[in-house]
Amino acid sequence: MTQKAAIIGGGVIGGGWAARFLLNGWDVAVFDTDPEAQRKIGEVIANARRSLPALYDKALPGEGTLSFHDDLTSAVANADWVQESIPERLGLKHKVLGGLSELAPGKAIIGSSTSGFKPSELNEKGARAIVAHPFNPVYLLPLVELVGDPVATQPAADILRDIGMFPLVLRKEIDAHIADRLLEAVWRESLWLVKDGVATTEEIDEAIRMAFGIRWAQMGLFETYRIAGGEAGMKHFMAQFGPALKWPWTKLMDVPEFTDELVDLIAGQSDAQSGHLSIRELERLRDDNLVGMIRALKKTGSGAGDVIATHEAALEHPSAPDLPVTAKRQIPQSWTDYNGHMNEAHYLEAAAAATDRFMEMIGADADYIASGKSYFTTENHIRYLDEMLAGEQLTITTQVLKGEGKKLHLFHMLHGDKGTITATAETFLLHVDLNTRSSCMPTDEVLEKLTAFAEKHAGLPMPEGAGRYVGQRS
Ligand SMILES: NC(=O)C1=CN([C@@H]2O[C@H](COP(=O)(O)OP(=O)(O)OC[C@H]3O[C@@H](n4cnc5c(N)ncnc54)[C@H](O)[C@@H]3O)[C@@H](O)[C@H]2O)C=CC1
Ligand SMILES: C[N+](C)(C)CC(=O)CC(=O)[O-]
Repeated sequence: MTQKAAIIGGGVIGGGWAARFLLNGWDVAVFDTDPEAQRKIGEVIANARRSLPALYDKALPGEGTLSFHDDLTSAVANADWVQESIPERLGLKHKVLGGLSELAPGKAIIGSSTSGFKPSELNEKGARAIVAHPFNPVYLLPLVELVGDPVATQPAADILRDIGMFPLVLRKEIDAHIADRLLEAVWRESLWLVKDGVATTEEIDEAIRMAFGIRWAQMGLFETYRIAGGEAGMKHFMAQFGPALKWPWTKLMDVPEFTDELVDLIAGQSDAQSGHLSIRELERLRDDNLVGMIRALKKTGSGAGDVIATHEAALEHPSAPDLPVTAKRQIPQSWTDYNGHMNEAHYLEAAAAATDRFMEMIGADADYIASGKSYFTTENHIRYLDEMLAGEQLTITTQVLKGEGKKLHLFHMLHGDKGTITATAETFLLHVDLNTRSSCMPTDEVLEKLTAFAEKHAGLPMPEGAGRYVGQRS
């Protein structure tokens, strides 16, 4: 049965949560006091649709249903997860979380997006909430800090993994949890640097994005500093840089007062730096960059990329009656080119992924490859029959034209949203021994599965376009 999330407060963070649940197949009910909430959430979801599926090489579950409600009661009815994302004011959180604790079904997790309040503070008027602190954009970044009663945080962690997130359950409650303590330190120090005229907002951003910002995404702080200690590792690093902690390298104990002058200085510099782009344009730029970085991390199984790889492995592969479905995914924005449609190179990328999937289906999977055997492609022929656009669903079915001994001859058919064939990719592969790098017979198990496909497909008509060569007259 479809699960339901109730989103209470649909601003920057609530909108992100709504998109995260919705695009993972959950029904989402929103309650927000702002009459503009529906429009704002619609825009956040539109950004999520063009970026989240681009992290995956498989289709996410079909989208759930989005509804908007005028009262809390109908919003939380039958909910499995209720997420509060209203402004960071303790009195308001008490009022709303108290109401939610009375109205929500007993089975529902009640999470608060609070950036800094502890569960003991949130619940001091009788609510039963846990902290489920996400990061912006919630639909792309996996981390959620979970704080509170383990009876609720453990099942919450399982649900978050199911929607592709990374729950970090805190050992103990503390103001601002873990990540915001770190972020606040950098934020406070940066405010001083601007106030003291040492740097502009742009120079501080350059200092972050040209160096340690990229480093942190893949190895965090401690692993990075371990390497910085050279062969002697962390101990040498601490010996070398430990004394600097006592030098005046930080002004962290002190916060600059937010005078009008300081606010105008920072806001003015920020406008000069980025005011030529709207917030939605900046969000799309940020999302495209995050997708590229997370996809790169996925290749090496690092950080957030590993979370996506694990989630993707658990997503179901669809099936079709006659031919195996070897790929089903959404066309990401990053696959389109200056002509406004999917670029030719990505047809081969999609077909190559379909070949990989077919290899898995006959048992030539990661373990098989690790044992020293695989297939090498020796020839490809792609026909581009129709345009494919960003956001369209791409489904690939694969027919075995020959599966005999060392030879594997596949015909991939790429289908678009309309169900028609938008491209075909004919590919020929040879089975190889990865140690000798020369062709060899597959194992009996692989051969048996391949033969079963080949015999079944032998009864099908030859697909239109099979065996064509470049320049051939139709
Ligand atoms: N903006 C950020 O970067 C992050 C914020 N958070 C936390 O998420 C929570 C929400 O923050 P934002 O989304 O940034 O704020 P926001 O101001 O963008 O959104 C708050 C939303 O709550 C609605 N609202 C206000 N009172 C309400 C009520 N009584 N019932 C229902 N809706 C109500 C507002 O209309 C608004 O749409 C805060 O606790 C914040 O600390 C957590 C992670 C990051
Ligand atoms: C600024 N902030 C404290 C609201 C930030 C967060 O809570 C997390 C984030 O997304 O940076």
